Amino acid sequence: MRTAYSVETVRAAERELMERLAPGVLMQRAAAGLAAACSGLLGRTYGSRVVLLVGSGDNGGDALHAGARLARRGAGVTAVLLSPERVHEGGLAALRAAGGRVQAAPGTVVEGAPVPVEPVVARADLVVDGIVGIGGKGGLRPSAVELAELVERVRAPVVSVDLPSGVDADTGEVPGVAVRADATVTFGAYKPGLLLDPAREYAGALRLVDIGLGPFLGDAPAAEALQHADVNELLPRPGAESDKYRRGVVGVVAGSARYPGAAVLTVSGALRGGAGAVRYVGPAADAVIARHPETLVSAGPPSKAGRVQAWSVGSGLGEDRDRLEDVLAAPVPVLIDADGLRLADEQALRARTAPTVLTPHAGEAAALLGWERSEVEARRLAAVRELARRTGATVLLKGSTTLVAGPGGVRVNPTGSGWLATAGTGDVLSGLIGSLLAGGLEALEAASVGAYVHGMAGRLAPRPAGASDVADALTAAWRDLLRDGEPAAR
Ligand SMILES: NC(=O)C1=CN([C@@H]2O[C@H](COP(=O)(O)OP(=O)(O)OC[C@H]3O[C@@H](n4cnc5c(N)ncnc54)[C@H](O)[C@@H]3O)[C@@H](O)[C@H]2O)[C@@H](O)CC1
Ligand SMILES: [K+]
Repeated sequence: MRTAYSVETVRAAERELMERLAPGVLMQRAAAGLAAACSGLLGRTYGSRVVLLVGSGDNGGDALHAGARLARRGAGVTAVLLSPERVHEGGLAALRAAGGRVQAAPGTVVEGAPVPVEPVVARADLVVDGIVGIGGKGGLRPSAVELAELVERVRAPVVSVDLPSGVDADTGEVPGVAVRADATVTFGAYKPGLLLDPAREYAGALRLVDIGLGPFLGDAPAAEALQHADVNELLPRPGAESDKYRRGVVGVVAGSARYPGAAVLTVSGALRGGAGAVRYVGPAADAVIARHPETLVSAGPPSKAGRVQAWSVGSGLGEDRDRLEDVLAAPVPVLIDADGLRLADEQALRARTAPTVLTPHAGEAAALLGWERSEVEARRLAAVRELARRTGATVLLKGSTTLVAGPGGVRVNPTGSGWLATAGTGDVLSGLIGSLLAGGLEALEAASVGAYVHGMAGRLAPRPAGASDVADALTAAWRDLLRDGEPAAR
């Protein structure tokens, strides 16, 4: 699990830890990890040219101390200071003592005549972005923007210190110009912005340096991203005593005379979610049976359809409010997607006692919240949290980085793929998550495991993929995920 903590939590943990350490130790730990990562990217440190972009706070201090370490190993290190009158003194002294050069950012003078910075940056083998870290507020200031823009033109790899300068550490919002890094070396804990769009794209490959904060971070992470091993552990595995009811029966209420395909796709996702049986209730039974003969089908109200341990309702439902309301009255977990999100009323959602999962895309979330769609897209974390708060449900907000928020926390899905942005893949996802709910996973786990497996299927499906290909590729995704954890065949 990649676990991200808010700036406030990280700051508090740093204070606690610093009280127990000699002065400067924490920054040295950070700088050592940063220097090691830089050496790794350079391949050969001796004789390489490293440029440090140094802001006025401790983020710049990290860069200077790491630069001093690289200079001692034979790198030619130049620090470009954003504001020479405000710079981390200890870091600057360390760099000078190690033989590093110091230069001023455009428009300022450090010592002697001003030297143009651009050619120095252009010749670098590695650029280290220490302009601003978790102390950054709002978009970069104009002088910092100028420095960040220099980075846009360099061909050398760029390493951001703690965070790409210009992104919001807590929300992942990018209010203006920000540094686009090839790698980000972050200290103590991931920050939510490193996992969230749009900032995630600026961060490149992530590396976490342990500086000893762990014991002081508490147990309230701001966001978590599942990794392969977590999903492997959570996926249901039938045991020797399993029967279809123990594995779970998932009910699907989806599709209509107009959209029979939505029923087929939702069922195809549900069949690949590990449940013991899929029960379809609605007007597209013939289409469903033609494609998936193993489905149990019935007409009439869902509440009369026989045993169901979780429902997936809404994809292609049209205006069938009666079936939706019947499902919402059931005392079992319910996933609501697409038309179901449009038809469900907030009162009915809040009245539910069993878990509810909502799976809107940005447009549907905007309609539910009464926000502009563009606002949801720019503030995805705020949007998903607010919707979860208002509805009391677990909310999965679809996107290139799908987010899940609910009473159990916030999850960020790391397996997203642009190939999933095609008609019908949401139907597959709604069936898949319904199936995981029927199998007994809690709402947050079912939604985030579903998003993870679905994302993997999007990557494994033949390209360009249609939703049916993605549904088919779910099998391969499961195989990859279970490989390490399946007991050996006897
Ligand atoms: N506090 C600690 O114990 C540790 C901190 N570390 C580093 O310290 C960083 C935090 O240091 P600081 O609190 O000094 O904060 P930063 O260095 O992140 O930023 C603060 C500085 O940036 C300026 N600034 C703020 N907003 C700006 C903007 N929008 N545009 C341009 N400049 C802006 C401020 O005037 C201030 O001088 C972390 O990100 C990390 O890199 C690490 O050394 C690990 C230990
Ligand atoms: K930075």
